Amino acid sequence: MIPLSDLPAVLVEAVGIRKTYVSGALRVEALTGVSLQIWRGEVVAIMGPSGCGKTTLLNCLSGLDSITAGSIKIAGQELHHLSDRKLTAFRARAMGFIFQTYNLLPVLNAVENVELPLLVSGVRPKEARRRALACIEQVGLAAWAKHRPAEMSGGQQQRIAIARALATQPAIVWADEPTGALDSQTSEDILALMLRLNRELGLTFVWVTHAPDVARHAQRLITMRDGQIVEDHLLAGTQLPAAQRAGPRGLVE
Ligand SMILES: Nc1ncnc2c1ncn2[C@@H]1O[C@H](COP(=O)(O)OP(=O)(O)OP(=O)(O)O)[C@@H](O)[C@H]1O
Repeated sequence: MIPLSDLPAVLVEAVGIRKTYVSGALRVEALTGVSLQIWRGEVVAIMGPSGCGKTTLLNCLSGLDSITAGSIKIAGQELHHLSDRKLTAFRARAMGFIFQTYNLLPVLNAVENVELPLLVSGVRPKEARRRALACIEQVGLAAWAKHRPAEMSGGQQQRIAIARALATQPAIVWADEPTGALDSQTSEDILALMLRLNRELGLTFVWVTHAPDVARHAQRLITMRDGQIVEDHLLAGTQLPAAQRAGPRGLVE
């Protein structure tokens, strides 16, 4: 994987994205022209009322879903020009995913869950195990490496899911309602963990959330309505990530 410091300053560049779902005679214009840039090292929250297109935007930006029009570049790579096989490989290598319901495989223990994306990316089993254990340590659950998800609390499962998202040293981590299933204290702990990983590793996070209490921890808040971005601003007290301060070509402007 490209070292984080070698990634372009503008990590996500989306221009004029439209997404129309068609089923039978029904057409839903879920995204009606979204353009945005996300900078290396940012923590971005996307909020907005139910049905405004937050999850659709996340799924399109991360290549999980196709787009009807527009263009999306991640770390300089035009996503929707890739074949399905190359897109899957690119997503596995360059992106981490965190879901509301953790999405751990129940038959695998914690370390097996975390090493899975590494094995899929072609890392040798011994190295995959070493890196998976290091990631589990990073989220403070070394003692739980051999436990299965059913033996863990929701907060512990989400920590393991975060370790899994980190394992491939991705350029960006997408999180859809990452604390939606957790009580407020556990939710704060999970947010603090992601913010620490942002500070210490320079990891870029994008959170989709309903909750103002989650969004206020981000550095930047994007608000959507009816398939569009209606507001996009830095939150009070935010220091711009170094990449953004330095400008798109890495030069101080
Ligand atoms: N697979 C699909 N087929 C048809 N319509 C869809 C599909 N997925 C989403 N939609 C529609 O697209 C619009 C945007 O949905 P989306 O899930 O992105 O909104 P959201 O802001 O994430 O909502 P919520 O906060 O309730 O999760 C909605 O009108 C939804 O019904």
